[in-house]
Amino acid sequence: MPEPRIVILTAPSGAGKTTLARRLQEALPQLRFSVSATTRPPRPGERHGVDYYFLSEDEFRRLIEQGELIEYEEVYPGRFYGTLRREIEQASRDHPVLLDIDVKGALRVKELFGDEAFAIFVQPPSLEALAERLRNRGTEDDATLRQRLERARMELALADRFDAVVVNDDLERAAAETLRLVRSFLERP
Ligand SMILES: Nc1ncnc2c1ncn2[C@@H]1O[C@H](COP(=O)(O)OP(=O)(O)OP(=O)(O)O)[C@@H](O)[C@H]1O
Ligand SMILES: Nc1nc2c(ncn2[C@@H]2O[C@H](COP(=O)(O)O)[C@@H](O)[C@H]2O)c(=O)[nH]1
Repeated sequence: MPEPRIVILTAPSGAGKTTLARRLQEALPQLRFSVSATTRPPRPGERHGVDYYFLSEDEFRRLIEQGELIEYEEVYPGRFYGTLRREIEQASRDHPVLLDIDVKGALRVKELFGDEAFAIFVQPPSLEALAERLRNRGTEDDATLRQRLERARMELALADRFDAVVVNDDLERAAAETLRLVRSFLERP
């Protein structure tokens, strides 16, 4: 694979990865978003092949068996998410790839790619703010909201394992800091 460049945004659910990923893609159109596979059902407006590849559990397990996923996690009970090998194979100096994945997946990609990957942990201002953002987003029922907040405690404890931490309090400030970090990674020789 020719000199891959991989940018990873990782965080607990609701911290603002997707929001910051969109800002990054607007500012750096050469970044290609890596579309993950998942067994969770699509939310209103989400499109197969754009937001995720929405698969049955059997289809997902087949990808695992065929070695098509470079990492995968059962992020929530019965909800699998994984990074497709073919999405990463597009990564090069000219077309870096952007991943929006959970903390365990991000640690695995760092293990695999070392300094060719740059992982930013997006930190919410507090657990309370995280809960409020998830509630306001309106995508979770009470049970999945609880699961996401429970997992967030474990995820927040891993923040210092990543290359950089961006606190997503004020969105404009956080977006500018993320862009500065990513530009400087992409400019490295
Ligand atoms: N700085 C911010 N201040 C207030 N609200 C924000 C901020 N950043 C993002 N949000 C809002 O918080 C919600 C969660 O953001 P987003 O969907 O980007 O999080 P995420 O980390 O991608 O979550 P998931 O992992 O579940 O996909 C969204 O409704 C978004 O508009
Ligand atoms: N390990 C992986 N985690 C992934 C991947 N794609 C997304 N995710 C993470 O899952 C949670 C929940 O996402 P949601 O869309 O259901 O809110 C979030 O932290 C995502 O970043 C992946 O390929 N591998």
